[in-house]
Amino acid sequence: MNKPIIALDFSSLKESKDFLKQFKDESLYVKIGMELFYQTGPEIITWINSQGHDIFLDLKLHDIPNTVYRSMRGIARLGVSMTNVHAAGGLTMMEAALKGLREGTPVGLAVPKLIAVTQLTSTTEDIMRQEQLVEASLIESVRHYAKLTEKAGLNGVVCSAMEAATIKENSQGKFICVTPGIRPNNSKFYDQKRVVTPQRARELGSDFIVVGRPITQTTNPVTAYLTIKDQWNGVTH
Ligand SMILES: O=c1ccn([C@@H]2O[C@H](COP(=O)(O)O)[C@@H](O)[C@H]2O)c(=O)[nH]1
Repeated sequence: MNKPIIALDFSSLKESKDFLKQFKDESLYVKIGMELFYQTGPEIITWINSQGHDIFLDLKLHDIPNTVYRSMRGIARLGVSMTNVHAAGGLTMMEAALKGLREGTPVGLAVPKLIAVTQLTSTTEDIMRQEQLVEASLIESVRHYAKLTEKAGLNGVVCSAMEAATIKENSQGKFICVTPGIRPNNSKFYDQKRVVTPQRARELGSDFIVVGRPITQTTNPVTAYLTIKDQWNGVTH
């Protein structure tokens, strides 16, 4: 069964450990983002690796190519399965990120998957027009960033599942779509705008779904996780 990636949006090692303890022996795929990483540093990664879970390190690097290259050389040593940059950083920056990741990965370890954020799932076309002064439609922008990401040789993109089908149609080989903004029916959107249910994300061709608050902010996170996992895999009871 495919595992939803759980966004561990906590602010300490203790909170993360307490949360993960509830899952007992379940092998998980978790996402460590800025909130947690900036407060715990690499210690959180060492601990989660020791528990046997997969890690998506979601730091969304966006800087000049040399800085991103050197940062990725460091990230490569941490032992994560996937990490990312912003496609808006440009082709040269993405190529530099990939080079850093490849050069920094210790011999014997697999190079982590590298993906690029297209347009955040909290962004709408109105926001793009008014705040970024982007005249292209949202879908054109996402498709363009996906093409640029593919040209740079990365493994795929972060997008809404709404855009997964068109990205798949316009890319070659195994180009993956990692999709946050997942909301089961009747769950709160919070700040997300381009949301899709787990079932629909599967139908639209998403390769990985990322789910945070619909799991972490419920009274029974394990039940919420297992329900979303079933929905994502098309399992009906
Ligand atoms: O476009 C993006 C890129 C990253 N995220 C991250 O995914 C999770 C989603 O959490 P929810 O609580 O399910 O909304 C969060 O860590 C974001 O930083 C995203 O939402 N959209």
